[in-house]
Amino acid sequence: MNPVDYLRISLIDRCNFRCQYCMPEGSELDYLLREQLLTDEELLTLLQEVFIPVGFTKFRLTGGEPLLRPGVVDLVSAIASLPQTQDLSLTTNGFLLPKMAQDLYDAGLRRINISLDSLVAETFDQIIGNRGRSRWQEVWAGIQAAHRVGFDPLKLNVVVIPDVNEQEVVDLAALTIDRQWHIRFIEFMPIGNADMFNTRGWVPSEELRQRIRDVYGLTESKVRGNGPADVFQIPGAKGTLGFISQMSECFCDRCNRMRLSADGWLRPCLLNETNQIDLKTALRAGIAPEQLREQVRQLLAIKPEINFKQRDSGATGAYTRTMSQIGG
Ligand SMILES: Nc1nc2c(ncn2[C@@H]2O[C@H](COP(=O)(O)OP(=O)(O)OP(=O)(O)O)[C@@H](O)[C@H]2O)c(=O)[nH]1
Ligand SMILES: C[S@@+](CC[C@H](N)C(=O)[O-])C[C@H]1O[C@@H](n2cnc3c(N)ncnc32)[C@H](O)[C@@H]1O
Ligand code: SF4
Ligand code: SF4
Repeated sequence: MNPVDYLRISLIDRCNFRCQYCMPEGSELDYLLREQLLTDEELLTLLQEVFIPVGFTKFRLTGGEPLLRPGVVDLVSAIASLPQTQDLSLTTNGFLLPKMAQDLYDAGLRRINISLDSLVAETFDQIIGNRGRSRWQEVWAGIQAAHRVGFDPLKLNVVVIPDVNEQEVVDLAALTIDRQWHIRFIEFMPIGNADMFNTRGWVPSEELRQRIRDVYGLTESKVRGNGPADVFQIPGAKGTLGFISQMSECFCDRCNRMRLSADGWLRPCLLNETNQIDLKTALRAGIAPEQLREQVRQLLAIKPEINFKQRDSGATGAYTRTMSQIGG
């Protein structure tokens, strides 16, 4: 069985973007109130007294948009300085990076994944719901800032949407030729906007690989990630191409992760909502860390049974929490 040592931590459920596939404009979300969020202190207690003792050593901060969390730089610093933290990373839409990249790096963050669905400002703005103001330039500047500051690896996430940005896949892949960036193409999953999924669906990764192969050639990379991406490379390129193919392929047999929501629910699988544990309520009720550790250990033991197994039917499309609430 794969060791489960990677925790994705959602810091906040709010976001300054409204990506069509995640939290489309007009979708009525009930945001968490501030008192419902785990405080920094509670989060650090859970990490030190529950998650680290049961074997978690890799942490990813996500959201919503994690850079909107008040005090995020101090929180990064606190998690980075825990002696047991082997890997700390963050997934962001990049909008606030021009201002924050240096502080995050100085706080101890070394690895960052930034979402960039298009190289064309109009397409990008259409996908992220620009509310009358283009955001592409700021995000591009955020990527440059992250590069300049020294984040390595620097990964760019592209959710591929048929007829919207799929025609840009070869251009996006070409970014890796002379930059040491890692572009990952993600198959759209039906959490967040199931309606859009029904009408547009996803493009199988192998089809995207063939398009890139036809133009540049493609080899399977020697670099193996510790996540869901299958890694390839344009021959001679500095960076790599990752394919996250939840809909057409299946990587659940190598699943190494669980998720903690901003309000303290531990979720053993992204695509299966069963067996979640409310750690925040337990912590606030004064339940001893030893008991919480025992609950998490039990969940780890049954995780292989919970892991998503309906690959033939795809995801169910009926989820009570959206991607922005889970953290992806
Ligand atoms: N189905 C599924 N999708 C995942 C899982 N982990 C991440 N993803 C998806 O992969 C995409 C990119 O996620 P990131 O936040 O960049 O994290 P990652 O690819 O796991 O990160 P690395 O640690 O850098 O490999 C998002 O759309 C996630 O929803 C997973 O365990 N299962
Ligand atoms: C939920 S976001 C949170 C972090 C940050 N706001 C961002 O966009 O990078 C994490 C990742 O999930 C991806 N994502 C969101 N909704 C998705 C969906 N329905 N299918 C596949 N990926 C999705 C995003 O593109 C992003 O790479
Ligand atoms: S994908 Fe990220 S940036 Fe886009 S709406 Fe969801 S949380 Fe916000
Ligand atoms: S769908 Fe569930 S089991 Fe499969 S990789 Fe994602 S979190 Fe793990």
